[in-house]
Amino acid sequence: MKTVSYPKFDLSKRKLGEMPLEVVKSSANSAEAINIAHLGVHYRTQEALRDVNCIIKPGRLTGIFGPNGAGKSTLMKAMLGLVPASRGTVLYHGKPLMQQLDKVAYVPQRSQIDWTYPATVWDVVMMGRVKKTGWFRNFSTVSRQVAKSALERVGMTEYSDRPIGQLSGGQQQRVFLARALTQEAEIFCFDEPLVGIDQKTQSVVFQVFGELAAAGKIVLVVNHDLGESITHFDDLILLNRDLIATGSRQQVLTEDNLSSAYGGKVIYFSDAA
Ligand SMILES: Nc1ncnc2c1ncn2[C@@H]1O[C@H](COP(=O)(O)OP(=O)(O)OP(=O)(O)O)[C@@H](O)[C@H]1O
Repeated sequence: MKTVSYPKFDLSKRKLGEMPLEVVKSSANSAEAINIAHLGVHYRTQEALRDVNCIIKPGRLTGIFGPNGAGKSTLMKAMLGLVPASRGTVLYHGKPLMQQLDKVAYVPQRSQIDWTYPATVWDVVMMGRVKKTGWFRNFSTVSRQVAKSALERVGMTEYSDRPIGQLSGGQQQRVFLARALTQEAEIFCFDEPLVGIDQKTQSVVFQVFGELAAAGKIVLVVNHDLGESITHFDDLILLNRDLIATGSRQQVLTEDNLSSAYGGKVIYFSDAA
């Protein structure tokens, strides 16, 4: 019998007053949820997602959770049109999200990135500005400043000239986080950003996620760790091919929901106040 447990935790604190000014100021531009209705995905004969309905709200850090093979990455990819949906809709501002990918910053799983690609940290971070600047055009002073400040924010300034293949897993993750920041998107999607990273990177990552959410962005993260890190999330989408539950962390993390998703007996320590 499988047992899933996670520890008692404190509610994560997020104070607007502690946010950098530029993040707080940009809070007005994305006060609209993503609306997912009846989403289904098939890979050849296999049904990976079945009739998923949920809302992903701005200003909240939302986690997609579930066991291996539950369809977490598939949900994120289907939302962005990276895998075709067999049915259903994903709307943002009333229009298909796939038609508004210029508003999205997406960081795929580490395993999908070619770390041997001959690029420095600076090159990778500047790639986040390509959509705004266009290929084969010189980056503006503003773009350089945005990239510089993104690198500072993730604590990677001193590695600017380093080839990305020569960084640790945690450093690589921070570089891709910086690249996402330079896109100045409304919607941030991260697929398994916590895999194989050190404690320092984890705190940087959650600090930045928290700032983005506090600034009114949509921040969606695929994760499978039911440990202490789950306490950082405001809302959860719990999957196991079907949608098991969605809503605030406290609403979703019930013994019944965890048992439906993971099977077997679940040891659950509530963090409800
Ligand atoms: N390109 C593909 N072709 C065929 N089947 C696929 C493909 N991608 C995923 N699958 C299958 O679809 C199901 C859902 O996969 P997905 O990667 O979305 O799950 P996940 O919850 O993200 O898993 P994990 O936690 O292991 O990363 C799995 O059974 C997987 O084997």
